[in-house]
Amino acid sequence: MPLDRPLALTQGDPAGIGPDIALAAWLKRREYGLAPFLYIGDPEVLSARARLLELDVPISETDAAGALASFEASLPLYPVAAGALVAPGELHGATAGGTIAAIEKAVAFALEGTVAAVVTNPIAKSVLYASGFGFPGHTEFLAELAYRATGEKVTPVMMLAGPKLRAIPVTIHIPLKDVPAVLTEDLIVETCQTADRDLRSRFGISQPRLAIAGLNPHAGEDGTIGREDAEIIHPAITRLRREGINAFGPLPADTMFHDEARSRYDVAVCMYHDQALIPAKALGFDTSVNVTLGLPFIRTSPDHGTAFGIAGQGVARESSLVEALRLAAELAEKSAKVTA
Ligand SMILES: NC(=O)C1=CN([C@@H]2O[C@H](COP(=O)(O)OP(=O)(O)OC[C@H]3O[C@@H](n4cnc5c(N)ncnc54)[C@H](O)[C@@H]3O)[C@@H](O)[C@H]2O)C=CC1
Ligand SMILES: NCC(=O)COP(=O)(O)O
Repeated sequence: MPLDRPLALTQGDPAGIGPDIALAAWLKRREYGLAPFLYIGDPEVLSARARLLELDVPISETDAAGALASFEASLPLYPVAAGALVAPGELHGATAGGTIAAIEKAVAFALEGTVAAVVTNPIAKSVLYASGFGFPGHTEFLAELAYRATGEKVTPVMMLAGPKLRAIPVTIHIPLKDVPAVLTEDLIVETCQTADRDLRSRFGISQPRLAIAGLNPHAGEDGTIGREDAEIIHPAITRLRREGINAFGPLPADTMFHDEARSRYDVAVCMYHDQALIPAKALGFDTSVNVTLGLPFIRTSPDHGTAFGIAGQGVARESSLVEALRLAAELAEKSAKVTA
């Protein structure tokens, strides 16, 4: 059943590849069978990028209601000023406010129900941090926006989802040296509870199997190579199992991503960013999608970043964005069926 509302697609950093891949996705919308999306960003940025790339893309300024009707003939855009017309690859602090405003607008549309899901293009975290942005990334910012609107706190969970692997980092954008202190039994339990709930309700997996990675080499080798595996991760798994969640481990991380090991679980729950994102991107850089679990709306994103070095050159692949748009539409269709 086709969606009765468009997806919202944010611009991301205007100097990154967000505009390139949005244009490419729209041009191949029929080939990819894409659901209509409403681009939320600066019309000047998008049309300048189209000219640079010599792409013939008509852009129509509209809102969510107008996007469904115009998507076939033109790329629908809800205008949010970027703050500066920057050249591709040229990071600029003046764009931070516009990048954040586009995300806020997409979330507002999702929460009021005028769009079916939010798909975000990549942001440059350092540019936003320098402007005073107080969140590590979209994941935590989206949870804060949801909290401001609903009054309900959520622990947002990042999940990389691809055809070969789903992987969750329990701790996300923090320095590696801080991981052991931030990693608590409660954080692991809350992350897995959210994952279990959303894998059932949004992804339709009736009995999710959660493989929990250890933190240290060989999952601590009986406490001889680090104690977090035995003292934090193991008790968290015991609590989860008592609640009926099919969590098991802690598993040595080096042997849990090969083909046979992956067939034994639905999601790998990892202890830090690179433990999850290295296998996810190695197994499917072009096909994996970043999904935020735990939010009161659907949010997906390509798995890659701003790729400043190739912005505006016509070589950025749109494949991960296409998968993010497809997954957002699929999850929205499923949730429409559940609520119908
Ligand atoms: N969802 C988000 O907002 C994300 C944002 N970032 C941000 O992106 C910025 C750059 O991060 P990097 O670590 O350099 O990762 P990156 O993903 O931007 O680039 C890594 C490498 O992959 C290539 N690449 C990335 N996407 C590509 C595509 N679609 N087609 C062809 N080649 C592609 C790049 O050219 C580069 O060689 C950082 O500021 C980071 O914070 C990174 C990941 C996700
Ligand atoms: N490395 C993943 C990433 O940077 C995406 O983070 P977020 O902006 O989706 O929170």
